[in-house]
Amino acid sequence: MSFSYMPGFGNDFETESLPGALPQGRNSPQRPAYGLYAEQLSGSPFTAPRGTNERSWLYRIRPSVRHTARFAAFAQPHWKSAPNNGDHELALGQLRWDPVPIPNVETDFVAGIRTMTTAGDVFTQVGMAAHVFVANTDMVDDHFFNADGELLVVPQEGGVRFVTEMGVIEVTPGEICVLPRGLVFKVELVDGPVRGYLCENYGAKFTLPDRGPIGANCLANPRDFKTPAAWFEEKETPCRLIVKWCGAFHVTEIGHSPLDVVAWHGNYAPYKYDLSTYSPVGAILFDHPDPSIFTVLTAPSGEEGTANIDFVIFPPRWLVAEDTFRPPWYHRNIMSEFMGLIHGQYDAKEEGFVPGGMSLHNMMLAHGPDATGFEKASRAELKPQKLDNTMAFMFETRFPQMLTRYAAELDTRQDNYIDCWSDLKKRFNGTPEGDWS
Ligand SMILES: O=C(O)Cc1cc(O)ccc1O
Ligand SMILES: [Fe+2]
Repeated sequence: MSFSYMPGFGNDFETESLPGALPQGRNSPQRPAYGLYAEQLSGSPFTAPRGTNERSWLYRIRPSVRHTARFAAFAQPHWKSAPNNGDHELALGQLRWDPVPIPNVETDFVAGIRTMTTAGDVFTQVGMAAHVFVANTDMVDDHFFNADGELLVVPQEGGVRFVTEMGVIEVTPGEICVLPRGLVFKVELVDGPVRGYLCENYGAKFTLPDRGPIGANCLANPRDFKTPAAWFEEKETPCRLIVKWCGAFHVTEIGHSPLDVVAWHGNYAPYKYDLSTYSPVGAILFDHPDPSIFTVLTAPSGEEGTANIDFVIFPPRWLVAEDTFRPPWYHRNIMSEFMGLIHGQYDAKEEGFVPGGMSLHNMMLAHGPDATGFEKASRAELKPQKLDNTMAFMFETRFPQMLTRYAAELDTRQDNYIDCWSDLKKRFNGTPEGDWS
C-alpha cells in the first residue's frame, strides 16, 4: 500500500489519486469526472466564523448514504460516554494503573477500546473521554465512524494504520494522530498487537495553542502536521459500518467499501504529528513553569484560557534552572489530569508509573513527586541535566473526570499508589535551615 502526506495545520488541502478527479473552480459540477459523486463533510456549522469554519468536499464512487441496511444496535460494552456518574464503589483518590494487558481473544481496534474516564456530556458536546485501546487483529470488512467527537490517538506499543476515507495514516509510538468527527475508517496493525491511549473530544476541535510572547516559532510547528493524500479502494464485496452516536453503537451494511473517495479538497481532515518535532520552551534561569508550556494541541471551551482539553507532553529536554526544585511541584488543580507514559521514565515518579500505565489526578486532588523523587531533587547538584528517554503526556480537562466501572475494577489498579508519598518527612523544626538530616 503506498500513501503520502501533505504538510500543514488547518490548510485548505487538495488531493486526487486519479488525474483530473478533483473538480477545479467549483465544488459540484453537473457530472464530476470518472462518474464520481460529490459529497460535503461539514465539521462546523455552515455559518461558523471563517477561522473555525471547516468542511471538505469528497469525490467518491458512491455517496455515503448508499448503505444497504437500516441501522441496528451494536454491542461495544467497554466504550462509555459522559455523563457517567460513577457506576462503581471506588472512593475518591489519586489513582494509578499498570498497563492493560493485550487480550488473547481476537480483538480489533473498535472492540478493544476501554473507557477509563468520562467528563462533561456527550449530548451537549462538551467534555471528553479518556480511553485505552488494545488490539491484536485488523479490521477487514468493518469500518467505523464516531459522531460524538474527534479521536486523538496516542499509540504506546505497536504501529497502527488508519485506513480512512480521506487517506491512510500510519502512526507508531512517539507519533499521534487526530481523526475528525464523522470520518470513516478502519484500523490495521502494522506489525502485531497494539496498545495505546485515546482522547475522545466531544467539544470544539483541537487546534494549536497561541504562542503569545514566544512568537512565530517553537512548540508544535504547523508544517510538522501531516495530512494524508487521497487513497481509495474499489471493493465490491459486503462491508459493515459501525457508528458511535450519542454514546450508543449502531451498525449497518454496505455492498462495497466505503473507502472509495478518489479525490478531496478542504480543511476538515485527519492528521498526524511526530512528537519528536515538538520544540519545548522552558525556564532557562530558575523555577518550574506551568505544564501548559508543553501544550501540543488545545481544544477550546467557550471560555478564554479554559480548555475543554489540553493535550500536553513531557518530552526530552534540558533542565538548567538554578536554585530550583526541578521536578513538578506539589499542587492541586481545578483541571483534571489523566496521564500516560509512552516510553521511559517520568520525572515526578521514580517508580510505579510504567510505560503503558496511567494515572488520574482529578479536580483539586493533591499530587506531586513521590518521596524518592523529592529526596533526589532536593539534594541534587544543579548542573545542566538532560532528561532523555522520556515521553509522558496528559489529557487535561476543565471538567472532573468520572471513573468508569471498568477503570475502578481494573485489576492493574495500584491499590497502594498513595504510599509513594508516605515517606515525605516533616522538615520543619523552627529553624530557617529546616531538618535535612
Ligand atoms: O502532575 C503532573 O505530573 C503533571 C504536571 C507536570 C508539571 O511539570 C507541572 C504540573 C503538572 O500538573
Ligand atoms: Fe499535576
